[in-house]
Amino acid sequence: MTEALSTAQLYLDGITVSFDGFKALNALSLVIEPGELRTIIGPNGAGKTTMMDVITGKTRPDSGTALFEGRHDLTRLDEPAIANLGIGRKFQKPTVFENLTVEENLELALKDDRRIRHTLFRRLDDEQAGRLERVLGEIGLMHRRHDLAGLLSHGQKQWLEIGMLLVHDPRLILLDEPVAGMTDAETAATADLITRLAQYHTIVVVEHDMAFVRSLGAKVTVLHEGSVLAEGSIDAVQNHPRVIEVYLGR
Ligand SMILES: Nc1ncnc2c1ncn2[C@@H]1O[C@H](COP(=O)(O)OP(=O)(O)OP(=O)(O)O)[C@@H](O)[C@H]1O
Repeated sequence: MTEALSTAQLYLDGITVSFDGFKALNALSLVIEPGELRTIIGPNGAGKTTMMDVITGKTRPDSGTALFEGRHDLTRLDEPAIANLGIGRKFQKPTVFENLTVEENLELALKDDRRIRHTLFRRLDDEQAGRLERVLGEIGLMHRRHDLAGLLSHGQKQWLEIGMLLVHDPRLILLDEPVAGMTDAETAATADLITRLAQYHTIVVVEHDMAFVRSLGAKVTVLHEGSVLAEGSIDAVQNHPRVIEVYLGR
């Protein structure tokens, strides 16, 4: 445990969160290694969102350890401080600015303050401009850069939102149900995108879509009643008797 504590990208141990006595997380322990792609599954109410909330500082645990890169105690930092460490989270619903172009959305994200429109007119420096170009290519929206975000398909809006995280060069990316509401083609393209990003990012994906989880080919953690029920390959967890009982067999 001690070595994992110091080398892990993310180290959660014994995390408990109670809401009026109900334990949304119950002694949750999870270790994400640097460069790892991990998928988290679990039935409704298993604690997936609460876990993301603890990692990003939105919810403070009652007890437990949450360390980022072995030295940042996430239980003592607020949301902006945690975002500044390089932990980026994408929520389920896209929140892009529909009346701005794809490129302008990325620019605003780069300039950090999405509330102030006039920041749009401040020029990006060369390094930022290069990063914006690279991200446009990564998310497959180079050809849509001058189009209003409101004209994008649902899947493209999700990719743009992932791009708005990528411009910050995050050290840990949290994706909450990235393919919810997508067409099959968009889901396949998203699996490709995440697999490519995983070559040089640490990524945690929460998802219900099992075919998509399988296509990512990553280690799977199954949450149930606020703690880890099983962990391993998709085949291993799908064949796990307790998982079949509480989740997949329902
Ligand atoms: N602010 C809150 N107050 C009271 N109970 C809460 C609160 N937030 C979450 N819960 C409860 O904690 C449990 C875990 O919720 P959570 O949203 O983390 O689960 P989840 O795995 O993300 O579920 P889903 O797959 O439906 O998104 C649920 O029973 C939920 O009702």
